[in-house]
Amino acid sequence: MSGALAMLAEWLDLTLDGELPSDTQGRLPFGRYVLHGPGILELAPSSLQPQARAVIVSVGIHGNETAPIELLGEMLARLEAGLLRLGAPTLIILGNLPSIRAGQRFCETNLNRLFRRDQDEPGDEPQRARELMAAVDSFYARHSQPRLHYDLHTAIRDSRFPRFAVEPYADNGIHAEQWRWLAAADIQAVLHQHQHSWTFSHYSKHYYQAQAFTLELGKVHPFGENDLAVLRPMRQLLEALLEGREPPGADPDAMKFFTVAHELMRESEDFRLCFPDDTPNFSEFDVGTRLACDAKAGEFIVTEQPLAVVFPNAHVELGARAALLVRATTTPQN
Ligand SMILES: O=C(O)CCC(=O)N[C@@H](CCC(=O)O)C(=O)O
Ligand SMILES: [Zn+2]
Repeated sequence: MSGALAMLAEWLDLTLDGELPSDTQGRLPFGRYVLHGPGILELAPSSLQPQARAVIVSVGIHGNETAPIELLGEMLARLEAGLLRLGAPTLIILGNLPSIRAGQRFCETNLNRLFRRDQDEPGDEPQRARELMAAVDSFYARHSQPRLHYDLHTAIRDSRFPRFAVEPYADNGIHAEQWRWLAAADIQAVLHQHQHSWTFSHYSKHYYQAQAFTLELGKVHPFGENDLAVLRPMRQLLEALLEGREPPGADPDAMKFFTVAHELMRESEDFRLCFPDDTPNFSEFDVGTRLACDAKAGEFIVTEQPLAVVFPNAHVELGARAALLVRATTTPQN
C-alpha cells in the first residue's frame, strides 16, 4: 500500500516529466485511484456520500497557467495524507501536457476551442481534445450523481476582478447553489457567455447538462511564483466536493454579474486593438471609443452603452476571438 500511496504523490511530477507511473491503479486512505491515461486520474471513494456529485476538476488546459496545477498538487497531497476523506467520484485532468512542459499557452493551436463532438482536425491538440472528451464521456456514463465540472485557469492580464467565473452558454441553467458556492470561494465576478464557445467547460455543460464553469483564478505566473493563500477559499470549495459534502455558501450579491455583448474576432493579419496591451480585464470604454481595427472587418466602435473588455489578445490565431466585450447585468442570467 505504501508504494501505491507514494505513487499518487508523485503523479503530478511524473506526468509533467513525461513518464507513465508503473501502477495504473492503487489504494488511497479513503478509496482507490485509477489512471486512465496520461494526465487523466480517477479517484473512487470507498464510501460514497449522499450529497456527492460526479466531480471533474481540470487544470493546465493552457500550459502556462500554473496556479491551478499547484492548487491541485496541494489537494492531492492532503488526500493522500488522509487529511481529506474522499467521498465523491472525481476525475482529475491535466490538460495540455506538452505545453505545460514548455511553459506555453499552447503548442500549435488553442486546446480550449476544440471540445466539439464532430471535431476531426489533425494535430496533437485536436487529438488531446478527443482523448479528454472520451474521458469525460466515460466518467459521466459510469456515475449517476449530479454532474459538475470546474475547469481551472489563470488570465494573461491583470483584472478588476482577479478571480472570476465564465459561465458557458448552453440550454440548461445553473442551479442557485452554484452562485452561493462561488461567492464563498471568493469568486468576484461571473461572465455569462451569449453563444456556444466549444471550450472544455462548455463541453460538459452542453452535452451533459453539467454545472460547469471556466474559473479564472488570478494572473498567469511561472511555477513557484503563485500566491496560493488567496486561493484557500477556492480550495475549500473543491475539497468539499471531493469529500462529497455540501460546500460552504455566501451571498451571491458579493459577486458582479456580466453578459457578453459581442465577440471581437481577428479576421486578418493586419489586426490591432486600439488600447494598451496591459489593459486589465473588465476595463470599461465609453460610447464612441474605437476598440479594434481589422483590415478585413474594419473598425469596431462602442455604440449605445459603454462596454468592458475581457481577455483582450491581438495575437490570437486568424479567425479566433481577440476579446470579449461585456456589460454588467444585475442578476445571473439563468
Ligand atoms: O487571459 C486570457 O486572455 C485568456 C485566459 C483563458 O484562458 N481564458 C479561457 C476562457 C474560456 C471561456 O471563454 O470559457 C480561454 O480563453 O480559453
Ligand atoms: Zn486559460
